[in-house]
Amino acid sequence: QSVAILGAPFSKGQKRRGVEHGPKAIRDAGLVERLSNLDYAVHDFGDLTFKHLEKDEHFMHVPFPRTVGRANQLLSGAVSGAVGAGHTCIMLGGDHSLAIGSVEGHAQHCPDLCLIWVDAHADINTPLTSPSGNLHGQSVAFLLKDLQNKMPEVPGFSWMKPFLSARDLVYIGLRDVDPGEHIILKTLGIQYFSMRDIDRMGIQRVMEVTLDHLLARKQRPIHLSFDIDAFDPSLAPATGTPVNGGLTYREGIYVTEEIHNTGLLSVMDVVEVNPTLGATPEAVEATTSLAVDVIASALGQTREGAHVAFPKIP
Ligand SMILES: N[C@@H](CC/C=C/[B-](O)(O)O)C(=O)O
Ligand SMILES: [Mn+2]
Ligand SMILES: [Mn+2]
Ligand SMILES: [Mn+2]
Repeated sequence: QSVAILGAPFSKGQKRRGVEHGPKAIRDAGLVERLSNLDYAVHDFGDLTFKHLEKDEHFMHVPFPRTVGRANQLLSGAVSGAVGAGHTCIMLGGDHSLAIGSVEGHAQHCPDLCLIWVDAHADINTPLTSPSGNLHGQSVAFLLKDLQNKMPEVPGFSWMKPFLSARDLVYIGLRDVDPGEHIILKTLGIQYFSMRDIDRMGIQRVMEVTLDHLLARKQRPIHLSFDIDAFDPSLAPATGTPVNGGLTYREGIYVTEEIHNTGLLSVMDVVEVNPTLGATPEAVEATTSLAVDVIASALGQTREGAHVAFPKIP
């Protein structure tokens, strides 16, 4: 089993500086060693280099549309290459606008992929519904075929076209959804599990229903887009849009253990780690080591332990 690590030091999908330092911070928390210990052949492709386009005025109230679009076009090619080379791909953000390129690049090889979006936020605003204009809150709207009659032509995104069906997407962890997003979730009938649903059902049942919804008809590659702000801010404080009442450590790890156990994980994004937003070095370290933990868990690290098959107790 081989895993490719792709760093995407990018921040223009939102306004707070520092999230571009996420990839280095997650690496510094020991990602490569942890994955090597899981018997993966680790191919660290390093960090992509993103150009900041000089002339890039707003589209409506959306900042940096061309810069974000170009970054995602570059990322799409890199993810497509990694998946095409047979690697399981770990994309380190950077802000969540990067999921546009990551999922699009993945779909080039796996058009039947399904998407599990773990996040406090739905990231499904269109430019017309977005309260902030920030593209990290609009990523899913760029991916969905079902929303195309609601999406304007945003400069910088003419290289892609939407390919995902609403039924191939499940949200876990929602607790800060804008009115425009709520209309879209309900109108398209998107399957989501808010933090209230997790409180009611428990994370085991949420994962059972999620994986049944996505895989019962047929097994297919999973794209896991994990926003670190899905976790409670007490666990992941170094992030740009923290929201109280998030996933516990155990819930987040259970989510990734269950996804690993399908054997179908193909690409995982880990985004919105902003090492400049931790109040203390310990807060930053807690956030980055949590990111490493969920990646390791998604790739097979188990809480119960593991061993290679011995014929008998040594
Ligand atoms: N819904 C808000 C917040 C967006 C949050 C984006 B994040 O989930 O990628 O952190 C917006 O659209 O501005
Ligand atoms: Mn602005
Ligand atoms: Mn997000
Ligand atoms: Mn979020």
